[in-house]
Amino acid sequence: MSKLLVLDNLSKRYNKDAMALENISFSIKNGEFVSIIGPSGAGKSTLLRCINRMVEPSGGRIVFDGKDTSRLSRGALRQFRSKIGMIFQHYNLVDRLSVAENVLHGRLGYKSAIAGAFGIYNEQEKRQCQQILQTLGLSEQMFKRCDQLSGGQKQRVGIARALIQQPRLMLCDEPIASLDPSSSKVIMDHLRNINKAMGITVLVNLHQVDVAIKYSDTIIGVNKGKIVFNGTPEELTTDRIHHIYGSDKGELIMDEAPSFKAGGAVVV
Ligand SMILES: Nc1ncnc2c1ncn2[C@@H]1O[C@H](COP(=O)(O)OP(=O)(O)OP(=O)(O)O)[C@@H](O)[C@H]1O
Repeated sequence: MSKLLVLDNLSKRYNKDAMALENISFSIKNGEFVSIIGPSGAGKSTLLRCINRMVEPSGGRIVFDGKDTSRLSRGALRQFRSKIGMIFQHYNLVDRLSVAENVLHGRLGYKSAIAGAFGIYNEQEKRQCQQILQTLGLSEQMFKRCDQLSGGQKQRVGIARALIQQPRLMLCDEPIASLDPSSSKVIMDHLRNINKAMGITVLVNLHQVDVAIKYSDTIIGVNKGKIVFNGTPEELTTDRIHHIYGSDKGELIMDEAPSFKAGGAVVV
């Protein structure tokens, strides 16, 4: 499999504080499902946000689909961003707008400022919106305002908005941290389907080790801004989990429903 994303010695320092990320290097293959785990403040969100340049890295290189993203012109940067969908813990939807309007916002990266400002979408985009909402089980909610939806439904709208971009890569920043176990499973199953059936590469930040074990091809462990593990779920032994989370075993709270438990998952 070819590499979709390569991070080479990536670093990030906010202000004069300690390094949020230090010499991060790894690569992700096309079609891979990768989870990033680590304690609170380890740098997981910063890492994800550096990849699409929502946060500007302080050093190192990010190569996406063979192109060094630090060298992109403004136009090329916009095109690059449109190929990366992102979903967030708190969904980042416009609550007073309808589900369909929120989903269509995912097309803004492909539009002129004027077409975007007037909300002008073509028939193909509207059909696509309908199809994606159907795939995510949201057809009936299409014209509802987003503030009338449950958390799980809101996250599915977030996924739909990312999918309509026709992304190569989905970045998911704690997508299930605000959801109950059954909604969390629905979201993770959709992400798996997006990965396996649609072939979209998925990179997800997770707090739940057992969820990472169940869904990922590869798991990356981060502690204090550094990579301390990069391997398969099978290679993630109890000792290695403790190494990722440091001595603070209180971080290892596994509070998912039994349906999430993978065979042999470690519960501390
Ligand atoms: N905008 C910012 N300005 C200054 N420091 C920041 C900013 N964002 C994050 N940090 C710091 O960078 C470090 C990494 O934070 P980050 O949010 O990336 O960690 P995280 O692993 O995602 O944590 P959590 O799991 O709690 O969300 C922390 O020390 C944090 O305080």
